[in-house]
Order: sequence, then structure tokens, then C-alpha cells
Amino acid sequence: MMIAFTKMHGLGNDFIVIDGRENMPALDEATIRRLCNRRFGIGCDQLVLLSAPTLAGADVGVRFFNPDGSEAGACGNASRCVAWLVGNAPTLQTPAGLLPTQQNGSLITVNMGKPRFESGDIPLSHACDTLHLPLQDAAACSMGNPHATVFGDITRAETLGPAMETDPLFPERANIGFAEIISRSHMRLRVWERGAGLTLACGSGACAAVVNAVRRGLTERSCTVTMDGGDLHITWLENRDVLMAGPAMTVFYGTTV
Ligand SMILES: N[C@@H](CCC[C@H](N)C(=O)O)C(=O)O
Repeated sequence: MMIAFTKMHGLGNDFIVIDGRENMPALDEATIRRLCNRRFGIGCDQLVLLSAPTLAGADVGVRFFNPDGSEAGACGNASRCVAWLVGNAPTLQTPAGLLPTQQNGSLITVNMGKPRFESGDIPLSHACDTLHLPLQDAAACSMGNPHATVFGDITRAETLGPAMETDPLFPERANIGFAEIISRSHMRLRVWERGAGLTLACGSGACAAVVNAVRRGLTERSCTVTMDGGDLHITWLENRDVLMAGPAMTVFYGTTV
């Protein structure tokens, strides 16, 4: 089977985008793992599958898969890439809901929706204070996918990230952000991603980190998040929607077997 794809990235968080809007390829979990593998396949942090939308108001259906084959409810950087690829500021139909987008030159803004804070929404294995988890004093929220943010030393991402991702507190595992507050409008962030490991940037992780920082009184609602791959601008609106603005890049087109 020949599969056409577009290789893209958002701040170095890289994606294989497969457009199944007209012809949907049969992609089982083993094929996804192989395509994502950087030595035995094309290589990426997430594989993104486009489909014809099924909901009124949506322009394109989008699903996100991690290199371990697991499916994610949200992916901020890939959402910007899809908006760039499809064009005309599409509304994305994702597992996390309909996400409107805007384009201003090379800057793409995605409305990532409303964060959720209930233990069951994240989900956590049992009810607890999601602003101070009994695990590294992290703050947790869902951006359509599970996130926990640890404030302080960002060099702990590689050492603490893997164990925290799979801690029994997170029955569906979690993305773990490590954030250092630079000022009330600027933070530094590194994210250990569920099913992918340390990436150069994580859009939903940046949204979660700003939301959690605001809940802790550490930053304003509008904040620049500097990750290893570059900057995102996050705004948590008063209506509770989170806007994420940043670049999206096409790297090459290809066909794989
Ligand atoms: N790279 C992402 C998030 C991808 C999904 C995540 N690993 C998960 O399993 O929830 C982003 O930019 O948001």
C-alpha cells in the first residue's frame, strides 16, 4: 500500500500528516508505530490523520497518534500544522471538540477550548486537589488530553518525566510539563510527552502550563512560553477558552509503502 504524506513541524514538534479525506488508508497500530519510528520508518513525534468531517461547522476531521501507537485527544502544534495545510482558517473536528483557527501571515492561532480541572476529567485515579497533586506538587488539567505541570527546575524533565507519565495517579498516563517562571508574562517549559518522550515543544502542554500558572497566581492570563523549539503565545480568555498562537511549517512531501 502506498501512502502519501506531508512532513510538518510546529517548533520542532514534528508530524507525519496523512490526508484521508478522499481515500482513507488502513492504518493499524503496528503500521502507525512503524511509520513514526525514526530508524525503521519516516519518523515523527505524532502521526496526524485527516478525514472528512462529520459534524456541522467542521471543515476537517483530525486524529492524533503517538509513536507508541496510542491515540491522543489533542495536539496543539499539529492543530496549527493542519490549519496551515488545509488553509482558509478551517475549524478542526478533533476528539477534544471543534477547534476554530485563524491565520495572520505565518502565525496560526488555534482556539484550544476550555481546560477542565475535575479529577475525573483529567483523569486521575482518585479525587484530589488538582492544583496541588500528591505527586511532585504538580498542577493538573485536561486540554482534551491529560497534563500535569511541575513548577521549578526544568532540568528534571528527563529524570522525573518517564516515572510521572506512568504513575498510577494517571490511569490514562499523562503529559508532564516542567515550567520555570521567568516573569508574569514569560515562562520556560519542557514537556515529557505521553507516548512520545521529551519533545522540542508541546502546544497543549504550553496551554496547560499557562492555565496552571494562572490558577497558582504565578502569571498573567497572556503569557509567552519558550520551549526548546521556540515560542508560543498563550492567552486564557475570560470566557475560559485558551488561544494558542505560533508558527507551522511544511518540511517535505513523500510517499511511503
Ligand atoms: N505534541 C502535542 C501533544 C501530543 C499528544 C500527547 N503526547 C498526548 O498523548 O496527549 C501538542 O503539541 O499538544
